[in-house]
Amino acid sequence: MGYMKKYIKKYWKLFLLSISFLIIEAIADLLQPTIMANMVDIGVANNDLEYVFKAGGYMLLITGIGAVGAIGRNIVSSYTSQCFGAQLRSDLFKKIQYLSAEGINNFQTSSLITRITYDVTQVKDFVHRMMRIFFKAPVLCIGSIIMAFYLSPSMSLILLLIVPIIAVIMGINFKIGFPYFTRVQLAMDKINEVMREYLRGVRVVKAFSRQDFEKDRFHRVNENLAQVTKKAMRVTAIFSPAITLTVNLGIVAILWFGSFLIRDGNIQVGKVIAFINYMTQILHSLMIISRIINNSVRAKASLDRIGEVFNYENTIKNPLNPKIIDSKYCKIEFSNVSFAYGDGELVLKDITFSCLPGETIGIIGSTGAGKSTLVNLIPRFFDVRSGNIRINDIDISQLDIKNLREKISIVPQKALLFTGTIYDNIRWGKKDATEDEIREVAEIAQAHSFITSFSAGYQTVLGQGGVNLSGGQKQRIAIARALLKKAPIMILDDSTSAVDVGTEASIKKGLKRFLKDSTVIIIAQRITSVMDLDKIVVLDEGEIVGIGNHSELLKTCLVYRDIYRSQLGREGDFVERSQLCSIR
Ligand SMILES: Nc1ncnc2c1ncn2[C@@H]1O[C@H](COP(=O)(O)OP(=O)(O)OP(=O)(O)O)[C@@H](O)[C@H]1O
Repeated sequence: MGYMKKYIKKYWKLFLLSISFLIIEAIADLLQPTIMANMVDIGVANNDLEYVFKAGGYMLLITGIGAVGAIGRNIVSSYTSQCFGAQLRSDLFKKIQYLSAEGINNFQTSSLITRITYDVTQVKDFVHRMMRIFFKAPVLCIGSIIMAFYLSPSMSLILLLIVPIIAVIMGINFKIGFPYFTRVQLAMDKINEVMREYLRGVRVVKAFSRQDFEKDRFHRVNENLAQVTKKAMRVTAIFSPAITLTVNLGIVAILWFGSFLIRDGNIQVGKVIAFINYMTQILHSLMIISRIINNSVRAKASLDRIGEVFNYENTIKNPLNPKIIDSKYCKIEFSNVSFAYGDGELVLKDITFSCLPGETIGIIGSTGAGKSTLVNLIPRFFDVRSGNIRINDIDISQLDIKNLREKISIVPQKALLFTGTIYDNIRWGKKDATEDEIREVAEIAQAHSFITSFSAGYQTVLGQGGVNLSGGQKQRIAIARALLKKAPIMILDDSTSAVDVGTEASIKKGLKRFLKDSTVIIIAQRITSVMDLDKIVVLDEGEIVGIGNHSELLKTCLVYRDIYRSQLGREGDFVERSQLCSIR
């Protein structure tokens, strides 16, 4: 919870202002029963109307002051908690942005969403309530005890018995409740996860008519959330009535004991009424305190979960004295690189190859061979386990991460588009790009013609994730965006898989011209996507089993020959190298 220091430092003055308003309000509440007791015992008992009016006037004045306190406390507490909530959310978002891919893997996307929405709201609401009522409760409780002692020290002995019993009940409540509310949050994560997966795969679910399966899956996690919430509520539900019962027993004891005192002339009726008023205020504030404890249990669980993200140490860090690449030519060298995700088995083993500026290199292999993993190591989304990757002879772990990533443009396997116009989606690659630049890259990516066929052209608005485009169209816009960056290293991760062979060849031809000095890596499943490249790396189960050009590999690499035969088969007889659009 150390991360809260920052917010305490920023908001403590407003917090104190709100608490000051709240104390004014509490003092007004505390004075009322004593004034009323005097009104009864002095004014009413002696038929002194003047005293009754005077005391009534005081009561009105104090109520007015209390109302001013309440208004002030409402305004300040709402303002402060909203500012605090917005800042906490924004800081958490920033932290999530800088989480390494490994960090995102560890937390899971759905859990991060719950933390930035539900958990932040819990904490913000807790702070709001704390300023609105939570602080008032202890002030009222302690104030009422003091006033009660002032009215009748002998009757106050009953309080000395009641208050510790209630303190113990509340302590047990906190201890038992905390683990239950942590479980509620975990169940909430599961709901988010299932919902996200369903919404992402809604078409697949419909195509396979798996609605019932998904309904069951949702029902299970929903039921689990309901169960754990019920359990948490059940456990904590015992405590509030237990406190009420204890306080009510105290009130009965006061009435009983008070009646003896009145009979013996040791106390007046007004004072007993005021004492019961204070007792009721104590009950009310203890009820609020028990609610505070329930709330604080949830808020603490949320605070801890937010804290886990803030405290997560990225394993991928900038070096102490980072080096910078300032050349527009980048030579990439992999030397004996091995890699595994987490504690899993090695998915890349002893990878050694290089790629020179101006060279285009293809990576091919069966699914799960490790192709995407291999290119994800270049921008340091993950760090190598052993071996090293060098760019222009500098180990990438020595490079400034921002500078390194600026040198790389990547088109991921799944084209990622944002809600907004096509123009904005392409311009995302370079925010100060001109219209001509955007049109040029769209032409190279073979996107210009289909964009202009839309009535709104480049201003066509895309739905979430580009739902109103075909798979191939999305890929071409993603390629245009990556081209706009004109980075020295360009990585295309199977990003033309939904584009036909002819269009793909035109894209590669334009790309080679546009990025003539760049080092280009093309991952592909289709052999036709790479067979005309300068160099092809063949991956199989995380190992390089062949490097060379198409004809060399056909002679030397069994895996490559198998891929060639299985994909082109008979067509291989007539798909000649000369027929494919050469990009050299
Ligand atoms: N984020 C991840 N966490 C854990 N394991 C992963 C992760 N991503 C990939 N893997 C595993 O690493 C191995 C290589 O995966 P990778 O995605 O690199 O293969 P690929 O050759 O690109 O496959 P494809 O052609 O199907 O995209 C697979 O066994 C996969 O299960």
